[in-house]
Amino acid sequence: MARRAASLLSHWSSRVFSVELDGAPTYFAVREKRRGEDAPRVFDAVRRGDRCFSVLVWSSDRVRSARFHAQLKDRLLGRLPAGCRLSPMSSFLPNVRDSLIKGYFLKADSPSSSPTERLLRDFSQRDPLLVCSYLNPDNDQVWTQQLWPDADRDGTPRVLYVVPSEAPQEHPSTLNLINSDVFYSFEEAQAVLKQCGDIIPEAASVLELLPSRAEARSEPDFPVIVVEGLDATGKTTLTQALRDALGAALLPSPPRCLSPWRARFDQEPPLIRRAFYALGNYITAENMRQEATKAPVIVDRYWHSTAAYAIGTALSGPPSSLPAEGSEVYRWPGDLLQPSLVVVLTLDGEERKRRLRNRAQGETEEEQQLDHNHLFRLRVEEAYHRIRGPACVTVDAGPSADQVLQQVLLLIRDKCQL
Ligand SMILES: Nc1ncnc2c1ncn2[C@@H]1O[C@H](COP(=O)(O)OP(=O)(O)OP(=O)(O)O)[C@@H](O)[C@H]1O
Ligand SMILES: Nc1ccn([C@H]2C[C@H](O)[C@@H](COP(=O)(O)O)O2)c(=O)n1
Repeated sequence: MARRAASLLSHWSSRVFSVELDGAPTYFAVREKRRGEDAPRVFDAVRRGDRCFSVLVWSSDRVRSARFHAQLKDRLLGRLPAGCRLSPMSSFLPNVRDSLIKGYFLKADSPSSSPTERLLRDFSQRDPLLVCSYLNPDNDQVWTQQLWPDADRDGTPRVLYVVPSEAPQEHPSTLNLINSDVFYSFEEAQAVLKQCGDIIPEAASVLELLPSRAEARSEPDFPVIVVEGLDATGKTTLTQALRDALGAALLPSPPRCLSPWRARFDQEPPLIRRAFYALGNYITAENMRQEATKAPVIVDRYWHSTAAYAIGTALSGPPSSLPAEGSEVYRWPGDLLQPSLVVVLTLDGEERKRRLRNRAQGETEEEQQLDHNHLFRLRVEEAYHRIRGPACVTVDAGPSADQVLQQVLLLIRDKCQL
């Protein structure tokens, strides 16, 4: 832990910081002030006289970091004085994988900054947090950053100038996607659940259900067809109709054996929740293999869902903020059975909402987010289309249920010779 902290601090002035002030990211870096130089203005959205702080979560224990970050906002809001405003913040080394650390930027009105400072000093001594204070000593929007309790050898606090930085080409969260949000092997996902064992007792029950190891192995005897799409696009309707039309086996995903634990893992931060869903796919793969010895297999969601929802949630902004097409983020895990065909149902947003209203079932938190956050829906859909190995075939789910079924049956006959 001490070694990682030292390396974090030694690269401090190579880091870029991002703060979402008034909904838009402001990027800045820190460095020594050069003689005679006028430092530029950085935080236009911060009022004169505001005192600011940043709290960034860091720990060499990634499960602890993830859980602590998930609780941090409520912990801060519960104890900070009224009038203190919180904005999401992160810091990263450009182009360095796994270098992203996350936290919050706090604006405190000057008169109330002392209680905030006391509280943050207390937090920084007990918790895995790096706290910085920001001052505009000349009161002209020229900002300095002081990292607590970082100081020179003689004990003088190290004060750095805050300078604007260019926006990175890819969303900074992309740096930490691999094996934190999206898992590309059974071992990587399993390792997260093993690490959770002492804090989430249910993890042991999930680990017991897993196959002893995973490998993609040979093609199944009968075709395996996966149906994907956002909620209410008609997956359940289509998969049931395909089962009846083809005399196929129908597998849900995550698999039924994980149902008792799903709600528990849905409460966890992305690292743990996504590892749970990734492992579900390996159980589904075993079930596919067994069923496909007897008949065709239809699967309601699989790897495309796991990866696309994870990517769409981890990033923000329009689909253009996603990693570029062809990025390694969209690759298929080498040890996961590939289906013969993946169909993605797409539906006009208004029609999807109408179907959701008609169905009027309880929505999961992620489904509510899809409804309220148009950009999130676009990111998930775009990620579906970028995933490779097998790529998905898009089918318009707008026509009647029977027309959609007929179209997919044609596809299956064409691609799977069934
Ligand atoms: N082609 C269609 N035309 C009109 N309505 C449809 C069509 N397909 C499904 N529906 C209706 O839309 C609603 C959502 O369909 P369904 O439950 O099959 O979607 P889903 O993708 O499985 O949703 P979820 O992922 O949330 O479980 C249901 O009320 C269903 O009867
Ligand atoms: N193989 C799977 C199946 C589901 N998920 C996740 C993605 C969404 O968060 C949610 C949608 O499931 P539904 O509401 O349709 O049951 O489950 C996944 O990651 N991987």
